[in-house]
Amino acid sequence: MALAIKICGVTTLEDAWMVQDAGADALGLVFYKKSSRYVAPETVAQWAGRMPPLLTVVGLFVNASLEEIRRAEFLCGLDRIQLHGDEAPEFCQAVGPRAIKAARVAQADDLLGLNRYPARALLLDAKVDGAYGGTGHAFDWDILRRFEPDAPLILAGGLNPDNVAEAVRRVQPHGVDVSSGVEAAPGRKDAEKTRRFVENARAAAVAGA
Ligand SMILES: O=C(O)c1ccccc1N[C@@H]1O[C@H](COP(=O)(O)O)[C@@H](O)[C@H]1O
Repeated sequence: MALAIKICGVTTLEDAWMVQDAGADALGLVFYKKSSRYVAPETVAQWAGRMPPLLTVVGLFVNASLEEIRRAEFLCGLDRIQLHGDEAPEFCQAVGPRAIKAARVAQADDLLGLNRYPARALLLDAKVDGAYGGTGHAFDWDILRRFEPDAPLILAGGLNPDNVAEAVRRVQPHGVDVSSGVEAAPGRKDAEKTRRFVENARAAAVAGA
């Protein structure tokens, strides 16, 4: 199966096109106001009709209300909803078939109960005290050895152009997701790092196929 690659934390239309040019499959828009990568739904709405046409657009939310999510979906035409907070399985169900549930993990116990989420995919990020995600920290991938997710697994947390190949080889995820590791500055993506990330991830996936 081909590897799906998501570049998260895009805040400009220019970076959205750069992500497509680099060969990624999806971009993430962070609708969490406390993030340095926050972009307002109203800003994205102004890009309407000028977005790369075939990229999957993922809206990232942290403990947002269903109303907030529906509003952003309406304004921005989101293809997926990434729930990156403390949302319950029932909330994931209410969001519907576009929901990706993100979980923060540090040890094997953090994986318990994740199969209760009726999610399109499970995204695993590193657990770091005081932050919901996007920290640039990786977790110990070995704790996934005995994990059998019911939904496709997307690996995230501290990935970058230099470690993504090893991550793909060891975890064999359905997809990978990166934010900090391909940034030039908070909220701005680096074209060269993004291109290398995609190239190295795809090469590892092809070699392991
Ligand atoms: O990117 C953010 O600012 C962010 C804020 C709150 C929750 C999640 C966030 N990003 C997601 O975090 C992971 C890992 O990011 P990184 O590569 O370690 O920086 C990724 O899934 C982003 O989608």
